[in-house]
Amino acid sequence: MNLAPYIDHTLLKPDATPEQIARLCAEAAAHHFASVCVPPCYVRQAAEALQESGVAVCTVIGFPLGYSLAKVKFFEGHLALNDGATELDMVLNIGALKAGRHAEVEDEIGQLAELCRMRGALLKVIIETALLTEDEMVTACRLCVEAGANFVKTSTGFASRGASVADIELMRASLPTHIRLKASGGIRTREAALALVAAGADRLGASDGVALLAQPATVPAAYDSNNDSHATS
Ligand SMILES: O=C[C@H](O)COP(=O)(O)O
Repeated sequence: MNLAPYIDHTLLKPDATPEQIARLCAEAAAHHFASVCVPPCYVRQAAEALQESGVAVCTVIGFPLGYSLAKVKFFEGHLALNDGATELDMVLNIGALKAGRHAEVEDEIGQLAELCRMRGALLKVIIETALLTEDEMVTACRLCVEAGANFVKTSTGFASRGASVADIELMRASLPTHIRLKASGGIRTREAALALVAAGADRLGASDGVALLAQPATVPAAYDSNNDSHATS
């Protein structure tokens, strides 16, 4: 399977530099990835670098903790779209979700969903599965549907863990088919990527995108007669 069309090639580290963003964009164009996912301050640079490339520009909103004010998230999204982003990955207000303030969560998502709809962009909602119970994950998915999100995304990559197959399976079972899924955070091997896609992921957020493409299929361990132990290739 060609994983390239699934990959949001990502660089969201706090010390990311313009030179690293330029390399990320060059890699994404060369490998025909779905998008680059960059910090808001680099959207304009990425949009200029990827003009006519077919690679989308994605950025993050209220990232990585999700507790910015809803108005701040909306304005952050407005500015990012003006700079050339066509996909927004917002972090929902995790504490409000856990507190049962569902109308508040749905409203902040809905505002950005409407903004994206008007601007022809896509909204992904990061629910941070590492911090949620299964019931909270199901509720978060329901709120994303009611608010009009296009994708539900597992993780920021900044919590205790990233995406799991179990997360994707539960989210897929909790969502109508028109809502797509993005698995992200800690995807380090081709096998892990393939398992997440098989479970229902439509996109993979990964900072190791090139490595995922390059990895050979798993080669069975070969017996090494020299030291009478199984060598791994
Ligand atoms: O999608 C966004 C994630 O931050 C990527 O996580 P990663 O750096 O563990 O691949």
